[in-house]
Amino acid sequence: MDKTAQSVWDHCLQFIKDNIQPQAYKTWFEPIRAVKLTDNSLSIQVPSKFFYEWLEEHYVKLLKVSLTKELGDGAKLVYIIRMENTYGNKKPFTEKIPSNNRPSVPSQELDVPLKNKNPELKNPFIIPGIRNVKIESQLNPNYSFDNFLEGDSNRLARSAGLAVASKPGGTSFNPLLIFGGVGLGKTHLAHAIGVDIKDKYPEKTVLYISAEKFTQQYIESVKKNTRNDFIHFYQLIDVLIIDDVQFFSGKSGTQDVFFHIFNHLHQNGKQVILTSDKAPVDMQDIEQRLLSRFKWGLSAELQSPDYETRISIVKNKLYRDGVEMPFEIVDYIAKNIKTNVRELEGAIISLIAQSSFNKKEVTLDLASQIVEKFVKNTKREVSIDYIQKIVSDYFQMDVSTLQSKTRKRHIVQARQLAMFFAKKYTKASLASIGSQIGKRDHATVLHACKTVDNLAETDKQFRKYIDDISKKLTL
Ligand SMILES: Nc1ncnc2c1ncn2[C@@H]1O[C@H](COP(=O)(O)OP(=O)(O)OP(=O)(O)O)[C@@H](O)[C@H]1O
Repeated sequence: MDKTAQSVWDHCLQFIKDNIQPQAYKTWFEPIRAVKLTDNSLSIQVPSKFFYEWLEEHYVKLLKVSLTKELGDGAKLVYIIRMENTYGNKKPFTEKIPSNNRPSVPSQELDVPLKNKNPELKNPFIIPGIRNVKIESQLNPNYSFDNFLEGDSNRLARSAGLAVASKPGGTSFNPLLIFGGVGLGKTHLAHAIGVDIKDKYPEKTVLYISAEKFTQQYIESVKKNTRNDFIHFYQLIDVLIIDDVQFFSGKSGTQDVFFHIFNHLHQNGKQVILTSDKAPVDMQDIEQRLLSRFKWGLSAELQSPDYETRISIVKNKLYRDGVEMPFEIVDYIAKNIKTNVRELEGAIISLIAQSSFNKKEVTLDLASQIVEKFVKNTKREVSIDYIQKIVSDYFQMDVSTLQSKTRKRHIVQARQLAMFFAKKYTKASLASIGSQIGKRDHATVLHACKTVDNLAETDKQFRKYIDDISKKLTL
């Protein structure tokens, strides 16, 4: 049989799959499409420039070996990159780059000392009446890379952060969007990048600001008629870090002003770092043009740390506080507090405080009393698998039926309910919910949630399904 691009790529994938971690395979290889095969050259389409850079950096050898196996010694790989969200270009277009031959991107340093051009420029951080042109970075030096412990849950975000810190504005991770659930280290990592940049490039102007404060400053500037000064001030920054951008949701004026600032910084090779408690696809009431810019660079997720990372975090905290604790206690805490690093640290602090103030010995019993307080106060995490099981049991069907492609009404409804509850009770993104419930896309999940909301209001029987299942899930 003649070889096709697809058949060659399928063979390569089989080989690659056997040689890397399943998660890495899913992330970096599943989204690739084989496009063309001419002689010994295979063209593959990758979703972004960042994707191409990552493959070249981490998997070029593996790709080479697998392709040589299929096409012989002279095998060549050509990347076709889908370029989306480019200024003035609504339709995605593609760019071809041969493997191992990255074009050098000339650095775009544009230093416009606006300060000198416009001596009247207002600094929104200045308390009225006090003149001060120095821009304080607002960085917390206690948040560094050294004390941000690495694990599978944060490796991508941490590595991207380090890359950005070594070359602010000079990588394709611009903007770098760090997202994840509560207390997983978004703020810590964002500060760490800023602190590292300040160490390496003291001349660069770095500014950390929460989206909330940015919004307040903006509102203030509108009141005082200094909107242009506000914009100019932010356009002076070399590295702008905005924490919790989901706060911009529904605030169209702030979104508009940020859009202009963002474009200016990005076009001038300045670095933008954003954090959010949601993935861009899950952000609501944020304008499309801004969302597409958020997705432009790299969106890196911080997930809940695995057991080993939790152990390292606890040990590190104890070490920094100069406290020793038997391993069985460390182990107990790490096994029982799983989804939030802030709570993990809180449990340790409570334990140390209880034992030193009340002169109690640190025992497993004391640890379990403290952990119970933390775990009880935390809403129990319900997994998507568990939700699918409960919903299928309720409608007396198998999970595989619920996930199947059938359009039978009662099965579709069960599937939509599972998606609705997954959105309600887990922190998973729409895309991740869709892929776990019958390999659907995020739009299907969004549609399911809306349908369930509508039916809940109009259909009594359906409302009862929701109430019954909710009770079972929160029992
Ligand atoms: N990988 C890690 N190593 C060490 N400490 C960590 C790590 N991740 C988080 N922490 C610590 O956990 C605490 C919470 O982190 P942080 O405030 O950055 O979370 P967040 O994701 O911004 O939370 P929120 O969603 O509430 O804003 C901080 O004290 C931080 O130092």
